[in-house]
Amino acid sequence: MTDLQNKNYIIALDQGTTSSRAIIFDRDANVVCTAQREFVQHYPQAGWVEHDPMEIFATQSAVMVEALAQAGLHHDQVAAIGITNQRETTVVWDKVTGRPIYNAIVWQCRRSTEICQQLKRDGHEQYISDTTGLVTDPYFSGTKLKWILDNVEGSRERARNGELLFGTVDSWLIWKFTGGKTHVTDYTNASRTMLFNIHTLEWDAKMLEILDIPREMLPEVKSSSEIYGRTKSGIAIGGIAGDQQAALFGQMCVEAGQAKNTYGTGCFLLMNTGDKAVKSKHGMLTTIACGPRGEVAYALEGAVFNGGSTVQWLRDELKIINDAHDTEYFAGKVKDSNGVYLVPAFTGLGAPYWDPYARGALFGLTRGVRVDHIIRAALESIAYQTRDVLDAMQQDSGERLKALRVDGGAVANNFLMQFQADILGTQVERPQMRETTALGAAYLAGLACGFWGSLDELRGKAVIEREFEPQLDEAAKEKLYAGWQKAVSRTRDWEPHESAE
Ligand SMILES: Nc1ncnc2c1ncn2[C@@H]1O[C@H](COP(=O)(O)OP(=O)(O)O)[C@@H](O)[C@H]1O
Ligand SMILES: O=P(O)(O)OC[C@H](O)CO
Repeated sequence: MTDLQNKNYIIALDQGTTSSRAIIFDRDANVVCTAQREFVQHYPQAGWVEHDPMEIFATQSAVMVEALAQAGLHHDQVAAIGITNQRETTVVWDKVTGRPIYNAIVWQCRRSTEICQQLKRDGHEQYISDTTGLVTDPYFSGTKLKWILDNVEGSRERARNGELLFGTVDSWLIWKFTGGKTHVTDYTNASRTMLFNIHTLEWDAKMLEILDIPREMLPEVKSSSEIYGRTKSGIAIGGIAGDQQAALFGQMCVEAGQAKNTYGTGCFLLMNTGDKAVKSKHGMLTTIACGPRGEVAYALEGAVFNGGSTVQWLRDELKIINDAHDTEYFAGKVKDSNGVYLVPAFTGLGAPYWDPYARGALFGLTRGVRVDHIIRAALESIAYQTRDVLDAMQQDSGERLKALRVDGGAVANNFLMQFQADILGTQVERPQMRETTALGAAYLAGLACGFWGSLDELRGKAVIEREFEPQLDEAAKEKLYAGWQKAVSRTRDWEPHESAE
């Protein structure tokens, strides 16, 4: 512990879908400094999404150096690093050269849809659900990894010979930061691979056999809060969690029944279910979360694939806004969406529909529709999708949430938050501390090295900045939502495919 005397900071590395961030926290869990870099999204075919793993690492190391420099700190003053990451995204690299053998296949990518259909035709759906807690959807790492091994010549053989390693982004970063010494992941990330038995907490031999994945290439699975290794500059790496589980922890939803929704690239609603792995009857996933000291707990999760990414699409592809923040202004210029619904099923639909064949659409276009209405419909779509998920989650848990705790980049948007409260008919609570994902990773790392003794020390930090009260009357709310459901039903099953039935 004496080693900690002059170490008054924790760095959280938040490797998200659109950017890499480094956030430095002090002993009171206040943000001292933040650095962030966006990186390139690759869309090589319709429905495919890739990242360059070297760019992920380069941006992540650059922001760490940048944040330390901005804060005027030396790495000796850092007690530990906590890593949190976009989940499911799959990297395979050469153990000797340290070079990836293929781009990272991103969680949103649909290229392994046919592999999933085959899994269903072969009757594995129930086993996958019982063992891994997941639905048979291309979202998860297992079928992405199979795709790489099937399509990069000689790779399966090389993996069998121990020449290649697989990892989600946490594993890749830790392997790089430790100079190739440490090949690990944590339970939360492992639970998103479709290769991990969430009950026995081991890689599942039958899933590895079904997907023909050599065990030799898999990382060792560890708890979310312990010292895994050190960076080349000597900083201890002490926390790992998938970003949604980190946000749940950062919001201190560590007891059964506590829930949060994160609005980033996608939207992810997680409810802690304590030591019970609850099986959903309404399209939720069963996944591993972090208990009060980072130990294994379970959660129900509703994953929406396109949330903030819908706003990015307005900015980068349609080019009708310059900045995500502008959407609040444009949406507020009109009194409603003029009957327009945008269903952003760009990469199929996640929870509760799980339809990889759905594709995006705009409905209700008339001559009076202007860009402002479309921008408003884009924001509304984020709130409608959250309602889809919250309704399903409440049916599973049998409980109605008194208030929804939110976080993530898009919660800065007051229009979105108010519309969310309106369409749910539930209060929305926005915390003062928006960096809850990074905070969760920092807590995990701080607990591992004794920087913080327990979460109790930090509970007082969770301050609500603003509450959004529902203002829409019941009939208006349900009329709007019925329009959304009709729009969604028309995007379903759009891409042609062979039925798995
Ligand atoms: N003011 C805003 N209004 C709506 N969306 C926003 C706003 N600010 C950011 N976003 C969206 O939020 C996302 C970024 O949030 P973040 O939590 O950093 O995501 P990620 O971790 O997935 O990279 C982007 O998709 C962006 O379009
Ligand atoms: O990068 P985010 O915040 O959109 O999160 C991505 C999720 O982890 C995907 O499951």
